[in-house]
Amino acid sequence: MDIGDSVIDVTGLRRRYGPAGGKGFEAVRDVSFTVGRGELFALLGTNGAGKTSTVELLEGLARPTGGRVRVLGHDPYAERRVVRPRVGMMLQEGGFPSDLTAAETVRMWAGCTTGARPVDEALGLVKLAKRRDVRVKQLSGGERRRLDLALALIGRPEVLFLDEPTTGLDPEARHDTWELVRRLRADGTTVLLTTHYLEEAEALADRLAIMREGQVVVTGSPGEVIGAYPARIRFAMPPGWFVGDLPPLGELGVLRHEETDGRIELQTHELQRTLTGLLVWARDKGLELDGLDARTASLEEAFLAIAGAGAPTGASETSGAVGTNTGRGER
Ligand SMILES: Nc1ncnc2c1ncn2[C@@H]1O[C@H](COP(=O)(O)OP(=O)(O)OP(=O)(O)O)[C@@H](O)[C@H]1O
Repeated sequence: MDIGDSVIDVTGLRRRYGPAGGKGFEAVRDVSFTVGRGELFALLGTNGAGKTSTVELLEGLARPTGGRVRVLGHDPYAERRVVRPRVGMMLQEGGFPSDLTAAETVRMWAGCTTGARPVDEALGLVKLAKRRDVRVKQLSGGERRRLDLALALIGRPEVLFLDEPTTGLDPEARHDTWELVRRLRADGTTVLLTTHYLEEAEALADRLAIMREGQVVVTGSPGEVIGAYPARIRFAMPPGWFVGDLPPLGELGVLRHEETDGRIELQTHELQRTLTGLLVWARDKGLELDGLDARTASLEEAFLAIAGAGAPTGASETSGAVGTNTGRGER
């Protein structure tokens, strides 16, 4: 990506809570990344990793204690009046007046927004048209979340910040939200998403960053991040046969193997080669491999390993593209 195309550009970002002068708690520590125009970037991390603290700096809601943020080429805190009209925000907590109806809430918000969408269009986008005359306090938690999203979209933003947008949504509403986010992205909206749902990041994100203890520890596309972790093949060894009877595991591309109660797990970065070798061997011996299961690593496995411990050894060599704490050079 040409740096000139970046819509969000974060370099060496820091945020400290508490008293000035080095005391207090540093929640964001030297975070750097860029998000290109029309890209969907997901920020992942365990509770307290620093995602919201970072996103609030990008939204211009607080001033960084160090580093630099640019959104659409401007400082979102110092130049809030320039940036704010071009940005949509869905915060973790909406906080609407509870006695207004959904339509009144959107109308009130539209009144503060230049070039606002019509109220019914905004409600239709999030499938709340039929609930337009229901008071906020009578909406379900998931419906309130969708109302939040309608408000974030009211000004047709160029950049959309979504902080855990599908928390509390049922599976159907979650998939509707994914479709909406995909449509917005296809229309050129740049989206920065935080989520605890790893399948959401896997389904939507062009690139993602995983934060741990205030730092970005890995960035890359979902495929690149997952690709740094081995695929697994599991099966039951037929009675009377042993691991030593398999073809040499190194020749099959197996990195590691484990045996528990007769069940074998092979780990490999070359799933097709390993699986082919195994199946050809079984066919030649006339064996059936009970419970055969082969799968690539999931984002969840990668996340648990990274968020809990650290990036995989040699992650960047393995995929050639996963950056470990790479900062702005990652693309
Ligand atoms: N106003 C505050 N004052 C002091 N510490 C804070 C404040 N807000 C957040 N923190 C601390 O900063 C750290 C990062 O919090 P943050 O909310 O950014 O994490 P997060 O990754 O968004 O977590 P979650 O997934 O739970 O929303 C946490 O340790 C939190 O306790």
